[in-house]
Amino acid sequence: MLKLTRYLKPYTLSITAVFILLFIQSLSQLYLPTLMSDIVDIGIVQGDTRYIFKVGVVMLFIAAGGTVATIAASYLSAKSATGFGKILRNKVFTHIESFSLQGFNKIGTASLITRTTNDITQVQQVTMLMLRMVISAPMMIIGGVIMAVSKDAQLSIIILVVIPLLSVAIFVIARKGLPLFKALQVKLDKLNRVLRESLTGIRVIRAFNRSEYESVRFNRANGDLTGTAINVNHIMVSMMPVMMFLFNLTTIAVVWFGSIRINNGSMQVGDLMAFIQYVTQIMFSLIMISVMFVMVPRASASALRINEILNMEADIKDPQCSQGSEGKRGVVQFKDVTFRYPGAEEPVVNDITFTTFPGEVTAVIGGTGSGKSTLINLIPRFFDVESGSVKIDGVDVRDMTQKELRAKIGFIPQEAVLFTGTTAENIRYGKETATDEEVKRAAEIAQATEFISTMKDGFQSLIAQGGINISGGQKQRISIARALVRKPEIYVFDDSFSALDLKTEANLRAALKKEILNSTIIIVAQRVSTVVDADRIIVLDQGRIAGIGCHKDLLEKCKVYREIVVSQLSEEELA
Ligand SMILES: Nc1ncnc2c1ncn2[C@@H]1O[C@H](COP(=O)(O)OP(=O)(O)OP(=O)(O)O)[C@@H](O)[C@H]1O
Repeated sequence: MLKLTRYLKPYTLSITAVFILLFIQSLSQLYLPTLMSDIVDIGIVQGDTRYIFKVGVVMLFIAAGGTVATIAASYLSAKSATGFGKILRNKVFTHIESFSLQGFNKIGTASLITRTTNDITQVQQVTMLMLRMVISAPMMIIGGVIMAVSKDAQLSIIILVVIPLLSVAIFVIARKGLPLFKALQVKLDKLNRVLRESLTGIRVIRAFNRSEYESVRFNRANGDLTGTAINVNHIMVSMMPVMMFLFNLTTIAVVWFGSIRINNGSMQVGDLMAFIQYVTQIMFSLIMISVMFVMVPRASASALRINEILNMEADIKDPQCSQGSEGKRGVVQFKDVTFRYPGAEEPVVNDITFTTFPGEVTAVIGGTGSGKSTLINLIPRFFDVESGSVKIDGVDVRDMTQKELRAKIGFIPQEAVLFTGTTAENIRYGKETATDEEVKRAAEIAQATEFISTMKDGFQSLIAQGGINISGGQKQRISIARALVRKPEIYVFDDSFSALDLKTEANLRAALKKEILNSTIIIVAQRVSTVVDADRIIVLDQGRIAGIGCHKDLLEKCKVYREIVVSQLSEEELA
């Protein structure tokens, strides 16, 4: 957790002020019992009303000063801790954004969400508590002991007996709590994962009548989390009676032995009253420390999880010095490219070499799982090649910044992802500065104008979260328009036409051909009809190129291609 304190730097001034204010507050609290004992021993015993009044007024001022200091310290510590939480959330979020897709897979979306929200809240709460306790608790304990000893050294032996007892109790409780707190966060992750899956997969769950199964799964995760939380609370609640028992025992011992000493004439009544207050302050501070000991393990478990993210090195890094290819046209060149997913025994794409030029359409076809999506994911550098190179205009994609590289590409993913907002906003996601005209034009080419115009508010119609209020094909067309509005050098369509009917697809391809004259187009497809007109067709078979050429050539020479064609087209169409 200490590692994270570097993010408290912007609040150094506030924190220093908190420490000074708490110092003042502790001094005032330590001084008040002594003044009170003076009132009793001098003012009351000697019947000196003027003295009582004088010291009473001083007490009033000191108490008021202490209160003001406490309020100001609370305000500043809350402000610093909340600001710290904000900085942490920002850092974690920006760091996550730099992860490659592999980084996401490693930690998992649900855990990333828990870490950015709940874990940071835990750390934030403990930081606030610590800011308040780190100065005042030790000061109250040490100062309290000194003051108590100054009142009566012999009676102070009681405190020396109690402090180790309390410390042992706190240690035992913290030791039992830490593993449970760690487990609690992991179980929270699991609950979030189950909940996320149940919510996003709601249609499948209903269609397959699996609601009950999902309920059981959720209840299991929920019960598991609750069980651990109850165990943690058992430990926490057992702490309070132990503390209170020790506290009451100490007070009884002080009163018992104190009254004997008063009887002997070795102690005054006021001193005993002050002594009891000092003991109370010491015990209270120890209890606060014990609460901290309970909260710190949970926060340190959370801090570990946050640090795990912050320490994760982005495996896709920008080069020190970019060789960006300004003003070039978008020639994409794969040379002997091989790639395997981490932990996989076999490469998913193997020894791929081809070049595609502006104005050309290159289609990639192959059976499911043949590596088509993986291959094109290497162009925007979602993954880095294992060997070989992917170049754009002669520059290796690893030698340009990711921002420069991705600005050249209009990527249309296999699964259309839309964001909450209007249709126009979703299209403008591709180019923030796009004019209304450009947005409309992109929608026209993407064959989206027709259905957008039937929507209640046209381009201003709202798209719900995840685009659930429009059809799959409509989502896909908006996602295509989003890429078109950028007017990039390279278009990458990852099986983006599969949700469209054949007529819309044909219209779309015709429009693309007419409108996008100078860009490089790479299309991954399952349907032969999508690729027939392509200038170059790459046939993938188990990650290797089984054939490369135009439709006619491949039909003659490539067995795999012929099999795909035969499985899709009728004999007449083939002829
Ligand atoms: N993130 C991943 N981690 C590990 N293996 C993966 C990952 N993504 C894909 N694979 C594996 O890589 C292989 C190729 O997957 P890819 O998605 O590239 O195929 P595809 O040809 O696009 O298939 P489809 O046409 O069904 O979309 C598959 O065997 C798949 O199991």
